[in-house]
Amino acid sequence: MDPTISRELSRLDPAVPFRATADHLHHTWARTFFSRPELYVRPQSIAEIQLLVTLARRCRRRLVTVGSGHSPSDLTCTSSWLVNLDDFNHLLHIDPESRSVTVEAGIRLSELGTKLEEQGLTLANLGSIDSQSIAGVIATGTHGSSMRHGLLSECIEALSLVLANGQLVRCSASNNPDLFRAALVSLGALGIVVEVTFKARPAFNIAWRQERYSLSRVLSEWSTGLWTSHEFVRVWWLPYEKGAIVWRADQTDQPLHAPPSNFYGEGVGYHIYHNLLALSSYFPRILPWVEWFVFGMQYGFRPGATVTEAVEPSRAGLLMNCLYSQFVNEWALPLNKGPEAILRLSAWLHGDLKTAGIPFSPKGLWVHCPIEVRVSDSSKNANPRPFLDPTCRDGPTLYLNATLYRPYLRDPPCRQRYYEAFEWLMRDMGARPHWAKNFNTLDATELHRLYKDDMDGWLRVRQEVDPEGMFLGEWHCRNLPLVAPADHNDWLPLAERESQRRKLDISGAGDGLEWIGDRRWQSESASGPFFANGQRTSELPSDPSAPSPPMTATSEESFDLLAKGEASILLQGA
Ligand SMILES: Cc1cc2nc3c(=O)[nH]c(=O)nc-3n(C[C@H](O)[C@H](O)[C@H](O)COP(=O)(O)OP(=O)(O)OC[C@H]3O[C@@H](n4cnc5c(N)ncnc54)[C@H](O)[C@@H]3O)c2cc1C
Ligand SMILES: O=C1O[C@H](CO)C(O)=C1O
Repeated sequence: MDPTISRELSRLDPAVPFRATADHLHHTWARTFFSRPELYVRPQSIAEIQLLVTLARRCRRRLVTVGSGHSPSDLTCTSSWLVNLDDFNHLLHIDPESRSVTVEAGIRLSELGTKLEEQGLTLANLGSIDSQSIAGVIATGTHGSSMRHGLLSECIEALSLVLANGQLVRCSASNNPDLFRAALVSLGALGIVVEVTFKARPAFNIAWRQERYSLSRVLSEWSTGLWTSHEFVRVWWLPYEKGAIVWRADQTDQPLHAPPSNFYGEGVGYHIYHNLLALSSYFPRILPWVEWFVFGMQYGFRPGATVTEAVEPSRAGLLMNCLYSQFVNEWALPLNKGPEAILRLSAWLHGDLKTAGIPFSPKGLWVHCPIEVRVSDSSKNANPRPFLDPTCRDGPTLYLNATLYRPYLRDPPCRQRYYEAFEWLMRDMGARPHWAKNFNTLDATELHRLYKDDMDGWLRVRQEVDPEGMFLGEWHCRNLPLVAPADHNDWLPLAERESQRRKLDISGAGDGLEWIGDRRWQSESASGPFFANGQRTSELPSDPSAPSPPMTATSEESFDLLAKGEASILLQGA
């Protein structure tokens, strides 16, 4: 146990618990990345979160907040302190008239759904799953598929954050609007979001219908009702079959009825597809046949042959089974460019380089199915847009998501070349990547070019609220143009850089990588006092508005647990 932590904690309020464990192994849902934080902290109150931030600042540690870890990139990896708000997840207030709801930010969408349902309310829109935390969904610009909705965060009315100086701030369209726009897609880089206020919708059921289309029908109806005939529409493109599964849903008053049970799809089909995907890692050329067989068995072998329908509560019916571990590479582009994007990618996958216009060879490359095709439209939303909203400002947005499964957690052989070509096409079409996903070929300069003034606006707010980079890591340094201001010679002293990434040799890790940070505080503490911007930390002007917990002594006993590296909860003074 680093004595600095014991010392600094002993100066903070012993009545406020610091719930930290020392041997947590973090991994993303897809087990694409693992990391071993020095401390894993699960606060239960705002006072605990403020104490944690103050302690981290004094100990010169980076803080990463993780929700449910569903972002598949290294965004949530750290060797420093990982904060999780799963125990800070209560519903705080509902105004029945305005349907304005305030929750603690760690609540998962599934728990929130249950609690809202008891009050006759629900979320207006959902993505494919509801396992994420509400703060995580907001932070990366999570979306569903509907022309009548934008990002899931468009229902957000206000957010409260604990900033790097320990201060609790609230922001909304009218109060601190720039902070609000920055916090709506924060990438975890502004502070810890602690409370979320949003507008709920009266609970509703949806009647959904799913059927197989030919790709040519999808494209011919693209601008004549494919996306507008129903409130919710999503398309799974089967690239080798030149077909698609079209799923559409509308609010309904019809009585509930479950989808027909499907022995193949719910049980057997799941395992068959998994094993065929695993086999395809050795024999990739079977993938067109796998697509034909698996999707034929599930959705019928011919367009229109099988139609599946159901009526379900929206909070269940909008979700889908995402199957297995996966890489996801999703980009947002103007909806009217969709047919061109799909035809070019389709041509490339079928070896027609002239039509594709993509300067990479698809020879010997076979990919997984489906490619998700979804939409959103933020252009009519009255709320301020997040600075880092990837959707189109002036019209509807198409999302194309190139999913690659990782059967039994093993990386598929085609990933690098497929994603290189896919990302090249997306960039050629002026698309912007979904922040949470596995994009790889863009750098900070290009992302800046894609966001221009909005990126500058976000960077300015970020720099104001976290000048030392307490909430920044390698992912941010790689993807955001975090340029040191001219008057700073030692900028971002707390930002954590990656020092190594390596294969993890433990069972259950598959091809997942262990991400290791620079642990720069070790060399800093070894060499004595901490420096930031050329000043001793102890000489830094303290923030007068920060409600620093009072300095008091604490029980040294608690630290012994950490020193031994035990997975114990520290209840300081509790
Ligand atoms: C199976 C699956 C299905 C998915 N479906 C969709 C979909 O349909 N549509 C879509 O757009 N995306 C989808 N995603 C992506 C997912 O919605 C995002 O990755 C989302 O950010 C995950 O939320 P989380 O709670 O797991 O956050 P994490 O992945 O844990 O964190 C994401 C970001 O949020 C930050 N963060 C989390 N909590 C806080 C907080 N309290 N304060 C400040 N920052 C915080 C983290 O620091 C990090 O930067 C899917 C992902 C998976 C794995
Ligand atoms: O990231 C995502 O994963 C699923 C696809 O399996 C989905 O819809 C995302 O978005």
